[in-house]
This record gives sequence, C-alpha cells and structure tokens, in this order.
Amino acid sequence: MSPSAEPVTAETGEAAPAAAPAPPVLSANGIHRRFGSLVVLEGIDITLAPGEALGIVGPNGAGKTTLLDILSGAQSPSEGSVTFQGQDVTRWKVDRRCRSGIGRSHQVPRPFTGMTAYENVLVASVQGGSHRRRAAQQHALGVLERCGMLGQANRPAAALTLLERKRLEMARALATDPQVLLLDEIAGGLTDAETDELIATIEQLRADGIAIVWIEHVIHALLRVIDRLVCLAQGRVLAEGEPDAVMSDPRVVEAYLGSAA
Ligand SMILES: Nc1ncnc2c1ncn2[C@@H]1O[C@H](COP(=O)(O)OP(=O)(O)OP(=O)(O)O)[C@@H](O)[C@H]1O
Repeated sequence: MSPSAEPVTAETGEAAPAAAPAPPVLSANGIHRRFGSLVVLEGIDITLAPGEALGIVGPNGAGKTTLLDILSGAQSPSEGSVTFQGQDVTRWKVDRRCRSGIGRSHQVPRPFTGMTAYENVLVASVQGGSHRRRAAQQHALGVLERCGMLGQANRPAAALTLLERKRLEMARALATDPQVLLLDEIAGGLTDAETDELIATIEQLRADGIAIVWIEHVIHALLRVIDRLVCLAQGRVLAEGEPDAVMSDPRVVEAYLGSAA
C-alpha cells in the first residue's frame, strides 16, 4: 500500500487526479439591480454547492433581500443571470422556480391567516410541489412533523406564536420539495431557546441534503449552521469565505457593525 495519502491508479501506480468539485446547484452571475438611478446590486457573483449552507450578512439596505428576490424569481435582475442545476432560470417566474426546487421563506411570514397550519402547508404542497391530493395530504403532515409543527396542525395560523409562524413559514417552503431553501431573516425576534429550536430544525434539513442560502442579522445563529459566508455592503460583495474569517475582516467589522476594530 502506498504511504501517500493520494489515491493511486491500479495500472500506473501514479496519483489519480482529484475529483472535480460538484457544479453549483445555484449561482448568481454578474447580477445588477437598479431602481431608476438607485443602484442596489452591482455585479454580484455567488455560487451554492449541493448541500452547502451559505450565509449572507450585511448592513441594512445592503441589497440582501433584493438578491434573495432575484434568486427566487420574485424580481428580475437589471443585468446578469441566475443558474439552477445548470439551467438558466433568469426568466423563470417564482412559481416555476418553486416547482423546480427553489423554496423560499419570507422575512415577514405570510400564512393564510384564516387557514390552519395544516391547510397552509397543504396548499403549498399541492401548488408548489408535484403531489396529487392524497399524497399531498400525507406530505403536508410529514413536513409539519419535520418542522416540529404536527401538534399545531389544526390551529389557525393567526393563533400561532412567532416561533410557530416561523416554523410554518419554513414548512410551507419545504412542502414544495426544495433542493435549495432560501431563508430571509428567519431567526429575528426569537428568544435564545427558540433560536436553538429553530437551528436544530435547519440543521436537520441540511442533514437531509437541502442546500441553504440564509440571510440573517442574528449572526450567532447563522454561524452555528453555515459553511461559508458572504458579506454584502452597498450592493457589492465586500468579503466572502470561511465564516469566522469574514466576520473578523476589518472591512466587514466597519461596514456591518459600524465600528472599526
Ligand atoms: N422596489 C424598490 N424600489 C426602490 N428601491 C428599493 C426597492 N426595493 C428595495 N429598494 C432599495 O434597495 C436597497 C436594498 O434593499 P434590500 O431590502 O435588498 O436591503 P437589505 O440588505 O435586505 O436590508 P435589510 O437588512 O434592512 O432587510 C434599499 O436602499 C431599499 O430601499
């Protein structure tokens, strides 16, 4: 046996070439977004590997939600493209991207308040997923269980606590069977104990192989889950890479926390 850590080929005994990294499941390529003369995003390139958890931070107004809107199809870029599983999906609307495997939670949960938690997830399961009626019912119950919401299945959405509404928001996104889940400030306003519960759920989704893009101001929660971090400021990528390194980058400290180290 070779003492080298490199794999060797049987025929030649030479080191085998390293396996190529998996192509990104989702990428934003040269994204610009303008509203009239206001430039909100200016040449953003990001990639998400299969099963990866990518965090996005940045000061208020940096363009984070606009970028998530462009990834989900809620907005079109002024320039640039979005690629999902190797396909250019830039012109695809939200519903088509959703059915194809891009799920999204919103900063402000938007359940149908007159429906129960179960009915909310069922609607998402039927409309966003590819489930027929009976399968959709089973699927909705499974998703509620995955999000720790089975006990609240029959409660009206309007009667849920903040944590439960956030869980329901995630469940509605999951009901569409996403391969990529886009989370927009899901931890805001929760207690530490509630944040722990939410993180456990998100970690389980990761363990199930779902890739995640997570925008968050609650940095300590984000850092417990993500593999890689991007900091946006004034519509540009200010820093990108290993999360702790990005958070201690002096440019990030100055831009995001508002004070030089
Ligand atoms: N529809 C719009 N028309 C005009 N300006 C907009 C529009 N949507 C967003 N903006 C502006 O774009 C900038 C970026 O907004 P965005 O919501 O993407 O920032 P953000 O980083 O998510 O901020 P926050 O952390 O406060 O949620 C802001 O200055 C905002 O006012």
